[in-house]
Amino acid sequence: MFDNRPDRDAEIVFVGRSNVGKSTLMRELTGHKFETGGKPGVTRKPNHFDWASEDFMLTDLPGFGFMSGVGDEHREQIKTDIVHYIEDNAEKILLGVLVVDGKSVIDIIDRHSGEDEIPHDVEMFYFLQDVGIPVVVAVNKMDKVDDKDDRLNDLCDRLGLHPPWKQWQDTIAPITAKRGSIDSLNESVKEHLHDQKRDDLLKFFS
Ligand SMILES: Nc1nc2c(ncn2[C@@H]2O[C@H](COP(=O)(O)OP(=O)(O)OP(=O)(O)O)[C@@H](O)[C@H]2O)c(=O)[nH]1
Ligand SMILES: [Mg+2]
Repeated sequence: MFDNRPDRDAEIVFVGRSNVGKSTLMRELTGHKFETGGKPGVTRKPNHFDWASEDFMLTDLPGFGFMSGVGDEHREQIKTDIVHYIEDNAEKILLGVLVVDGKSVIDIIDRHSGEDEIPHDVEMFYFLQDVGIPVVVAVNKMDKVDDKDDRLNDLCDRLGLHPPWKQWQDTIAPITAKRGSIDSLNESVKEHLHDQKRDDLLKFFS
């Protein structure tokens, strides 16, 4: 269980496979240095970045999927803990940011698509919406992607969103967190906060 959650009424969570750049993105958004790394499985407990006076926080959740040095059973447990965390706090979570690696996400989804298998990323995309949380997909590491439009159209297709991706700019936000190129994500987040009448929080995403 994750048991270090500060008691805040409004929250944005960052979820995604290990090593996609969630903690790097949190660093860019907050200016705070979270531990990041070359090996999957760096973050094992949620990192909460908290604005107590605003009753608001950002939460960087541990990654799911392959983690270096973590056995199957423990890996399943971490995913279960993530799902429970989201379910338990769904009322307070204004937005879920699903972070994916733009370079590898299509291959990984396709490799895990089968009759009785739903890829983690696709599952998480639907799960968040099922519990009433709007989702923005932050497609990270775009610095490594050459065929940007094709790649993003394919991703829309895999998520059940009709291409072209440009129709989905509130949902699909291509970024390069490592270089601080995150404007498209800031815009999508602000759009969602505005829709939820939380204009008081826009200032954190300029
Ligand atoms: N090329 C490139 N690399 C990136 C980018 N963002 C992050 N990385 C690198 O990806 C690796 C993983 O980044 P993290 O931020 O630790 O990833 P994470 O999703 O928090 O990983 P876990 O905590 O293991 O779940 C690091 O080596 C980062 O420097 C990016 O935009 N482009
Ligand atoms: Mg991390």
